[in-house]
Amino acid sequence: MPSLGLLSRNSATWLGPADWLHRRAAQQPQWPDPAELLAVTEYLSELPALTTPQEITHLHSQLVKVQAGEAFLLQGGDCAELLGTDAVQGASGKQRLLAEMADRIRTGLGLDVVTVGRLAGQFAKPRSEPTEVVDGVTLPVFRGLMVNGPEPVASERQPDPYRLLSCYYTAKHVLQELRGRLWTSHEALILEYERAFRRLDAASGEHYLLSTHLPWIGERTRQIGGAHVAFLAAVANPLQVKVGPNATPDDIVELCEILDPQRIPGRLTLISRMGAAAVSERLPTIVAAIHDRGHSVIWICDPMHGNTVKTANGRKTRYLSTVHDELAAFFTVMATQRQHAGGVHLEMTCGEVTECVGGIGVSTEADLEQNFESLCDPRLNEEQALSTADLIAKSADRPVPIQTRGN
Ligand SMILES: O=C[C@H](O)[C@H](O)COP(=O)(O)O
Ligand SMILES: C=C(OP(=O)(O)O)C(=O)O
Ligand SMILES: [Mn+2]
Repeated sequence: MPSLGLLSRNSATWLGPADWLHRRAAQQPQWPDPAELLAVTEYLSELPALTTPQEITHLHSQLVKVQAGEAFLLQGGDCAELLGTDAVQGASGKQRLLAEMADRIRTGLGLDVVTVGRLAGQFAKPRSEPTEVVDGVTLPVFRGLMVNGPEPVASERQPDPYRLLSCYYTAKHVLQELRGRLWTSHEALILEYERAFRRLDAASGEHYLLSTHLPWIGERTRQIGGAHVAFLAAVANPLQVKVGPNATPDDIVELCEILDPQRIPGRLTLISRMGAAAVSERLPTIVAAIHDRGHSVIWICDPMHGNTVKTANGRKTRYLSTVHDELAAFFTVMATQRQHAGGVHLEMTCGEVTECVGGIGVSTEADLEQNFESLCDPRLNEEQALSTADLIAKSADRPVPIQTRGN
């Protein structure tokens, strides 16, 4: 494993801290009053950060082990987090469930497990459409509690910058509630929030994003010339990018070159979220192209976002069997490409929600009506999440010889 000294980026990135300001940022809310937004973000930028460069460097060292095939990354939590006491009280249950899953995976694979929550910041949602029609009225869509409210009423759907403060205080309390060290991650979507937590670390001379440990760029915001890519290229945190079925090998190679020009071990995780039907066809050429261009990344699988379907009632759901099919196909692709299947990224929660079909008590779409609580996408419940951990424990690869350039 390289020493931590080798992880320094020496600020030699292609993109500087201000470059993102000149680029188009997809999926941003139409804030009604720019002066109000500025007042809130200036206030946030004076508040204590949520994570530290030391913690982030420690996580980075764990991700180096994942990339080397010595560990497995387990990442999971809500699609869209709640605010206030609901979020704080729910956090330890999710931590307990992730720990139980990690135990099963560790035992099954004989590998260390690095556990990361979608927690303490997963408050904003990119959406497929900007508006929706409810009872004949066209409304802005719900974009997560960082932006607006889920109730289908015009006043609730108006973006409100004061929500950024509620998110910060919720994240702070969630972090206090979590016992042990559970790393945090979220989609770095709302750039006005994130910029308030991009702080210069005097010790290293690097900028870190201190709203989380492990930020990711979503499928809808990974445009090569876009603001999200430029913003994250200029921070020293390890980064993740979602890779959907329409991504081309050239797109993803270019993203690797922008986000990890120095090819730093552990810096970049690519999250394949192709869908069970597409993964075997679409993923191999991307994996091969990245390898051929001399990039080495962590590959993990999000078997949720490519497998969302709508029920006759208009609910979004996912079938556990399809989720498991995508995972199995991902492991096969990785083995065929002689790459480490580095981890999974799941939408899940503890308790008895009925949001995905499959397993005990949710055998049909009609069963979804019993306890569908998600603010956005359907999550695995506790039993479904544990059965997914069992599948991983049985069917992911044992450490394979990692293909290095020139093999
Ligand atoms: O969580 C992911 C996205 O925000 C979500 O899947 C988008 O859902 P939509 O297609 O209903 O907008
Ligand atoms: C928005 C998400 O995913 P994707 O960007 O892959 O659609 C998500 O993880 O909630
Ligand atoms: Mn989601």
